[in-house]
Amino acid sequence: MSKGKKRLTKGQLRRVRANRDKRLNKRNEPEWDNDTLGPQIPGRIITRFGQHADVETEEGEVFRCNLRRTVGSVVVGDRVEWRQGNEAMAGIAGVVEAVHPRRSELKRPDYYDGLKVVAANIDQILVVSAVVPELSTQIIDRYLVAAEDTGITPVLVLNKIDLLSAEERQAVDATLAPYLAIGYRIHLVSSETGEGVADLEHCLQDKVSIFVGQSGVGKSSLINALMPGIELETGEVSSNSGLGQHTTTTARLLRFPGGGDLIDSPGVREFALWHLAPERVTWGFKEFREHVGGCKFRDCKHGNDPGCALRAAVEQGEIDAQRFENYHRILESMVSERPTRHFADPLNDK
Ligand SMILES: Nc1nc2c(ncn2[C@@H]2O[C@H](COP(=O)(O)OP(=O)(O)OP(=O)(O)O)[C@@H](O)[C@H]2O)c(=O)[nH]1
Ligand SMILES: [Zn+2]
Repeated sequence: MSKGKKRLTKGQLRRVRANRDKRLNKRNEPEWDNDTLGPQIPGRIITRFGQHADVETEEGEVFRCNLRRTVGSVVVGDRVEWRQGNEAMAGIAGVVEAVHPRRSELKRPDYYDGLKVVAANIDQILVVSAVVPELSTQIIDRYLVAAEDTGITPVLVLNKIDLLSAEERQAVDATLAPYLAIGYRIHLVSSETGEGVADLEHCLQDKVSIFVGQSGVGKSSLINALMPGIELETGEVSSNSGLGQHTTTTARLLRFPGGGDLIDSPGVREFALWHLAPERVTWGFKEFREHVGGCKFRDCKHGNDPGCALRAAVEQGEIDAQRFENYHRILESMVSERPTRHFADPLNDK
């Protein structure tokens, strides 16, 4: 066990295990009589909580289902086959019988299982930053690395551009130029004035997206601008929003009226802080990949090592110096944060 990681007392561990067993056992009920179930229908999981899931049909109708013990992991975004009961049992309309193979998965560290899938079939990760008080490329790079690790396409969104002078706007464009050069899409937007929001709406069409980014960058404000009526809590609103526990802690899938879907939850939004192995960090700087094999030493740390192909590429202007600098800072911070930051408290983690 790594230094600094919180140890549980024996009593706490017993409680954690007992709760977990209780949750697993609940899967047994209610018992469906196969003869009374309708035919298999395709659907999509829009929320998953406890031993239940809300399944949306292609027609947009939502049915609360329980899960066959045999189906394994079922998460928001999953494509499933389910069957409807001829009468609702304890408010449950049917049962999920099979999960289709996933085209992508978002995982986070889990106390029991190492990595746990929290959402499936996401097409793009919108990395939201605010240009004010300051645009941090290190934070952007951190999210990009995490996104690259999942294989899901990241898109950069810079919010609050209404607060920029023309001069500052030029500086922001210059800061972002290296990202355009290596092929990332960038949206400059203001959820306040609506600038750039129509383009962003277009980018969301026909895709399943998640919004990630630090607190206060305006993710909720943007989602509210794109999804009128949803009224997610933003920084200025009191915490007494009337939203239930489920809605705030469980990931759910929502439809943008302009087309496309959003998977959202506080847990999903925090994903870049989850742990990554150092070699995955290197891989996550996608323009480094073609150079990495060229280092003189196989265990090159790409610092002051002789014959480092990455450093040579920086000197030749093929790799952006700021990205290279951020790379080293991210590696350092991940090593120093690893013991405690990336594991949720198992006693409070539902
Ligand atoms: N000027 C300006 N302010 C904005 C804009 N978008 C959001 N804000 C403000 O920024 C603050 C934070 O916005 P939120 O939408 O709560 O940010 P968030 O990223 O959802 O934050 P968390 O919920 O903590 O993750 C609020 O006071 C918003 O009013 C914008 O485009 N321009
Ligand atoms: Zn090297």
